[in-house]
Amino acid sequence: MSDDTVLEVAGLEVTYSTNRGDVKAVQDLDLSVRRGEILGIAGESGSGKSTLAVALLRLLKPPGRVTAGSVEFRPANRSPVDLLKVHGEQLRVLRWSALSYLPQGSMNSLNPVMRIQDQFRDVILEHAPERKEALSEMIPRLLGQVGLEPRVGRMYPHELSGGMKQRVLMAICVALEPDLVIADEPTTALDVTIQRVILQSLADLRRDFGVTLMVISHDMGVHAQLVDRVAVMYEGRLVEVGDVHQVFKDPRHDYTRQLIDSIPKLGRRPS
Ligand SMILES: Nc1ncnc2c1ncn2[C@@H]1O[C@H](COP(=O)(O)OP(=O)(O)OP(=O)(O)O)[C@@H](O)[C@H]1O
Repeated sequence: MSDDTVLEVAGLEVTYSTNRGDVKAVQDLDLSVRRGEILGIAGESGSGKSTLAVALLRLLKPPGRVTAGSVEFRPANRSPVDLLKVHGEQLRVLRWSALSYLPQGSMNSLNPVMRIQDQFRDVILEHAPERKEALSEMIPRLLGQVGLEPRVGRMYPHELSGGMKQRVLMAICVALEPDLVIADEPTTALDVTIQRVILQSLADLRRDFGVTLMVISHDMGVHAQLVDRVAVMYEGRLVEVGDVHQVFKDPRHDYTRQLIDSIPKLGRRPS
């Protein structure tokens, strides 16, 4: 695996055991994520995108389990690890500081009775206690990175719009400069104007800070506007991976073509 690969997934299979039998939500999946890129994961609802994300993050819950494969993770200043084999303290150390997650519907995951700055403080002190002295400089800077004013730090979640909450969470996700951020449907449930702001903030985070992002979305318009490469999932398998312009211009799989045809014309990326 080359140095500029941050994550290499090989032969991943995830199975849900149900009373109607086993469902393979992810099958035979190979994928690599390059350092500094924005990689999109596309596919309609039920194609296995969220299952892939939680399996990579080791947040898969029963009845789901990984039944085959390996996930080699190469953080910049640490030894490579197979994410499927790390446990306990080693996994805790990787969370946030090397690998962070913006879950689907994450706007509701802010603590309603805590000021925003205290939510930053909790994450930063838990994972990087040596940064305690730097907090008063870090929090306004992180808010600024996603286009929010310093005063947002003193506010409570109910004082913020959905889009602002999403930006706060993005800032918390990148606070400890992780090697990889996995964002699941970061714009779903936001109105179109706010969606554009969130996509721009994600693009800015990559441009200004070199964040590597894996962005899961059922919406091909999001991929068209944001990502460098797109991987298309269908019934648990990857059917196509490639440069986003190339995939939009000349999709190799009929399913990809259908996904592209389903987006409004305005959302398309000019070729
Ligand atoms: N807890 C579960 N028990 C059984 N089957 C599940 C469970 N969670 C997901 N699945 C199945 O796994 C498959 C993939 O689901 P998954 O949620 O990963 O897809 P998705 O592409 O992320 O869709 P969405 O965008 O709607 O979340 C589906 O067939 C789904 O029914």
